Amino acid sequence: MTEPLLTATALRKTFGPTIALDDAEFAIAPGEVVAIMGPSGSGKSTLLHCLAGIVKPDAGSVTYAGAELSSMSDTARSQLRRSEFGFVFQFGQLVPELTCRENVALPLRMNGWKGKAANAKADEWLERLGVGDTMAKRPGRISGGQGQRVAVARALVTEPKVLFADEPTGALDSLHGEQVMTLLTDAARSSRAAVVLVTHEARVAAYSDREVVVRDGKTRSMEPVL
Ligand SMILES: Nc1ncnc2c1ncn2[C@@H]1O[C@H](COP(=O)(O)OP(=O)(O)OP(=O)(O)O)[C@@H](O)[C@H]1O
Repeated sequence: MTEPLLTATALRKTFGPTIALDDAEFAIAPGEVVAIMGPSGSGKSTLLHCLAGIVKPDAGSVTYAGAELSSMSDTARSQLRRSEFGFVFQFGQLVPELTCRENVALPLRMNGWKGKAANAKADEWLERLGVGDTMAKRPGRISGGQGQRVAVARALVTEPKVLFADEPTGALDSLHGEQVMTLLTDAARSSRAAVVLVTHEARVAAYSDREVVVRDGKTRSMEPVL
């Protein structure tokens, strides 16, 4: 049995009268790709946000590498997110005023890298994801599929331990969606990053090792939990 890297127990989160999470459970090991599935409004994104320390649960706990997220200071939690976590969302995540190279270099700059080294690393990741030709372009001048590859490069450039992906192919057609999923999971697996993948599409979830279904804020594991 592999030791989990990130775990959530008995998570509860309400928004006014809405119960978004109700006793939700989750665990992921290093290098594992887990799909969180379920109908619209079932609590998938809220679970991802709690796991990433973006949303604070009303009750329950999230533990990363043995440390409880809610007992950390805001600064320590932000620092953890910047250094250990990467994020890919459906769209609107690239900074339109920056070139693709600058977008990918941004998380490195925030971690204290110097411009030249950060740009070189960004170029390396853009090449790796097959979008080296976008380096000097702004996001408005590239296609949706290219933009999503740039976003994956930006999420992985810091070599995070956990990659959070919320409907990462939601805005793409099936061919481009499959290309992005292949690149995302291959890159994550080769660096042993765990991937928390929110999707409502079975063909996207097919890229995972294991599925967790969320219904009315409750989680159900499709296979034995770690
Ligand atoms: N910031 C918020 N304020 C109020 N209600 C919220 C907020 N975030 C989520 N909710 C509600 O909590 C419930 C769960 O939402 P969540 O976004 O986690 O579901 P989801 O499964 O990711 O849905 P979808 O697949 O449509 O994105 C929904 O009823 C939603 O309306």
